[in-house]
Amino acid sequence: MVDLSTKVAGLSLPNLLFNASGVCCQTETDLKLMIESESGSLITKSATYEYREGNPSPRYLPLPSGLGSINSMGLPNEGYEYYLNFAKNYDYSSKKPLFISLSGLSLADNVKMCEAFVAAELPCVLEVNFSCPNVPGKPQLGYDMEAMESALNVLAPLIKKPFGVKLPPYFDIAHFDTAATIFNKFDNLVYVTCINSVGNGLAIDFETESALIKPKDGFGGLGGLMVLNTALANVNAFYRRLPGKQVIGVGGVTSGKEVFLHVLAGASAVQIGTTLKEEGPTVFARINKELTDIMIAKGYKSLDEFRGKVKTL
Ligand SMILES: O=C1NC(=O)NC(C(=O)O)N1
Repeated sequence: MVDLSTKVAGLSLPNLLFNASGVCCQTETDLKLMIESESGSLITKSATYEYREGNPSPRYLPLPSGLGSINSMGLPNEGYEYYLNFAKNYDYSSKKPLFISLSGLSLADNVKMCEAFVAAELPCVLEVNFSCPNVPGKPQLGYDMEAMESALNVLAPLIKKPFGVKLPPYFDIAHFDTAATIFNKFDNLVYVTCINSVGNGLAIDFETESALIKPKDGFGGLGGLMVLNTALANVNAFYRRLPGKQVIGVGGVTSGKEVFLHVLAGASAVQIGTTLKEEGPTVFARINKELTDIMIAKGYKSLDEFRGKVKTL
């Protein structure tokens, strides 16, 4: 029998799969679908302090190439109190831990939201999103190392409990080194989620000669199979550099094969974005089965047996 269970932030997940924040998680209806699915956990849409409509549509599209998606949602969400209420009413006796994503438009907003969640003393895990690329005029904190460290100097002590951060993709070894040095300063920063979308891509339609999405002249975050190898690199880079912490891998998962590769790279859990958006929550049952079959074929009984064991030449 194959065991797909795992642990993140000290919590047990019955299996390693869940949604990428932003997909199937903005409303209670969405989140109920996640609860009823074969996922091992669920995470809410990144919350801002106030309700946000987000950017004008079309703002998400699967790419004609079939290799991924582009999105410039602009943090549409119900406002943090909606997710705080959801977290207060969540059934923590269920097998699925609850993760809450926070993406304040300012440090002050992140402080206010974290204070409210800490005061509520709930078993959910907070994840601070440093990497939304789609709010016009808002650079990603994850690409400003000093600002990210300053924010963590405020938020980590405030949150007290184990928490995580959602990171943009990095493309330079020096950036992996600098970012990891920062994260290793915070004992209760117990995991990182890599990667958020590859920011500010541009999809152009050959026939119409037009950008595919409306916001930001068509610039949006890239996801799906095309970002798999960048995602694996970020997962492995931080797996190597953050001893004692976990990495949640996200990016490029279309089947059990990419989940297997994420775990080989070092992932403790794996999220699904574009493929969940396109296929729906039945994707978790399909991919758990595919991963099980791969592990049986390769003779692995648990994820621990091969996590982080990617070979080098
Ligand atoms: O962090 C985010 N990453 C994305 O790719 N898109 C969403 C968004 O635009 O709301 N946020």
